[in-house]
Amino acid sequence: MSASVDPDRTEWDVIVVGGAAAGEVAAQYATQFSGLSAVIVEKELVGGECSYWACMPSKALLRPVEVRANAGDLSGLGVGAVDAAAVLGRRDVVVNHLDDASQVRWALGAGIDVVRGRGRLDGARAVVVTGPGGGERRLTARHAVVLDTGSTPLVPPVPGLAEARPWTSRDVTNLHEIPARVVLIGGGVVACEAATWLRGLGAGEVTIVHRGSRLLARNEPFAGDLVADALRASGVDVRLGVSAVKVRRDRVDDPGIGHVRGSEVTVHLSDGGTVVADEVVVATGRTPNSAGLGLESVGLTLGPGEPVPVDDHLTVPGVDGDWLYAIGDVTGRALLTHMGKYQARIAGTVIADRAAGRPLDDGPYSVHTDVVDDGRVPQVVFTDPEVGAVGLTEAEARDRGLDVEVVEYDLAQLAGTYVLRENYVGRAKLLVDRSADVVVGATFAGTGVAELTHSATTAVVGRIPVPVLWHVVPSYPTVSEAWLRLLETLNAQRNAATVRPRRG
Ligand SMILES: Cc1cc2nc3c(=O)[nH]c(=O)nc-3n(C[C@H](O)[C@H](O)[C@H](O)COP(=O)(O)OP(=O)(O)OC[C@H]3O[C@@H](n4cnc5c(N)ncnc54)[C@H](O)[C@@H]3O)c2cc1C
Ligand SMILES: NC(=O)c1ccc[n+]([C@@H]2O[C@H](COP(=O)([O-])OP(=O)(O)OC[C@H]3O[C@@H](n4cnc5c(N)ncnc54)[C@H](O)[C@@H]3O)[C@@H](O)[C@H]2O)c1
Repeated sequence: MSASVDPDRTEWDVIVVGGAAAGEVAAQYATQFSGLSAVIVEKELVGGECSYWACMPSKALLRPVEVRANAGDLSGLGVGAVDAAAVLGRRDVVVNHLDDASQVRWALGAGIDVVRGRGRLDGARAVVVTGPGGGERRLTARHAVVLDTGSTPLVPPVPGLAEARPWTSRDVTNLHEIPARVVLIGGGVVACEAATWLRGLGAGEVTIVHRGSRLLARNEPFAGDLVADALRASGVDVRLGVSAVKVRRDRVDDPGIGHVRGSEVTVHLSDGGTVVADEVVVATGRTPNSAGLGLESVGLTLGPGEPVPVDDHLTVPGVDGDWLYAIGDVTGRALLTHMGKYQARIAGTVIADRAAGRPLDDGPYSVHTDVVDDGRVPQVVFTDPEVGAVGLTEAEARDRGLDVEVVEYDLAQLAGTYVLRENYVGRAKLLVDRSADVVVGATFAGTGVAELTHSATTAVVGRIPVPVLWHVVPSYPTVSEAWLRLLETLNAQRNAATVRPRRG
């Protein structure tokens, strides 16, 4: 759909380059109560990576696999095979068949204009847009330009890998056929989630090749271990501590996104082994889309793949007049949709208030300041078991010099998990900063922990003291009882440290 916007208009109060969810939110927050005008410049689909090629399709693929695994672990439920074609069909509905009409309608309905094309800065408050037909149009902003250009999958320089035209996250989320044999390179979130749905949807041989010693290395070690155990139990070959050193594919085709791209692929490994598969998926992280944005026209020079730097008002430092902002993956802060949208709420509010000449609030929980990106970020990994985490890991806390008490609990001991599935496996870990007696990190792995993550986020961001958490009563029987058991374990640890042996 082409956005309906006056083709001769050249000036708005706010220009947002990149129309992903975060960009939409920034435009909304900048304009909704301020009377400011805004335009979104988008080169592909309004809604961005998350809506079409990342969060939404991946969760649409994972949910049936998860439900089936849960049902298979409960007496009384007959579980049939997954109908992969139906699951892919539902995924297509979830991604709106790669049509952004509804998102454009939302923007226009909110009074936000949309211009199709690739934007780049061209001096102070100016953006040149190269349209789909190649023509250029120069737009100017009275108050602010926001960069929300996201990130792109990184393909490491393994000989033969790029030439093999590997699948990236875009293919594996938008797959149209299930390759019989798949090898995934990488051991992070994309590799673990994608291996879960590929195997769950019927791929016969799924292999993860990961150079590190643990999956999900940004999380507490037990989380990656539990996910590796579960993937192996489901039939995934998880190879740790090995790297892909060479890739060979004799014939490369171009059948389109999500289709197998040619003849079989041989991945040669650092341990001398090989994996032969019908498709190879690269899941080795992402590069911020900061190149080609014209940053040099406003005096900024970035190295290749460097994120756009921002301060805690999401303003790009070193640009006169505080008019340039960046949000989302392009800042390199936290590559998560909810974090990009959080940053967008802050940037939009800062833009509106600066435009009105109002001073920024410098209080500890100011609407103008990002307080979460520094060590309080929540994330859910939708594997089976799920991993929900917020704040610091133990290693990160110790690196910061914090004196933390560590509490762990086996989630299988809870009444709430006993009724959830029959062979429940799960674990929780809490880190308590001893000096302030507040939780600074929490990690849960197990079925049903995704929704538990928000209570942990409340505790960590709100710095709720442990004595107050004692009065936050979890309902029985739910997975939230993890909180009570963790606090009881903490209490027992503290008493064990202070109690004197009874005299006989
Ligand atoms: C497989 C996968 C699953 C994921 N699952 C989750 C999840 O469950 N939860 C979660 O929180 N996060 C998830 N993520 C991460 C999430 O997708 C990203 O953090 C999020 O999409 C980043 O949003 P963004 O606003 O930074 O930009 P993006 O979504 O990357 O979008 C950037 C937009 O800018 C446009 N653009 C770029 N350059 C220009 C230009 N010069 N001019 C005009 N337009 C431009 C692009 O076309 C695009 O529409 C997942 C990622 C992947 C890969
Ligand atoms: N549920 C979610 O929230 C969700 C789901 C998917 C992706 N995401 C986000 O998307 C981003 C990208 O995910 P990802 O899994 O690609 O990245 P990641 O950073 O989670 O993992 C990258 C993996 O690739 C490995 N790697 C990096 N460079 C390599 C190289 N040169 N050779 C071999 N291995 C290499 C790393 O060791 C790591 O295991 C993440 O930051 C993640 O937060 C989030």
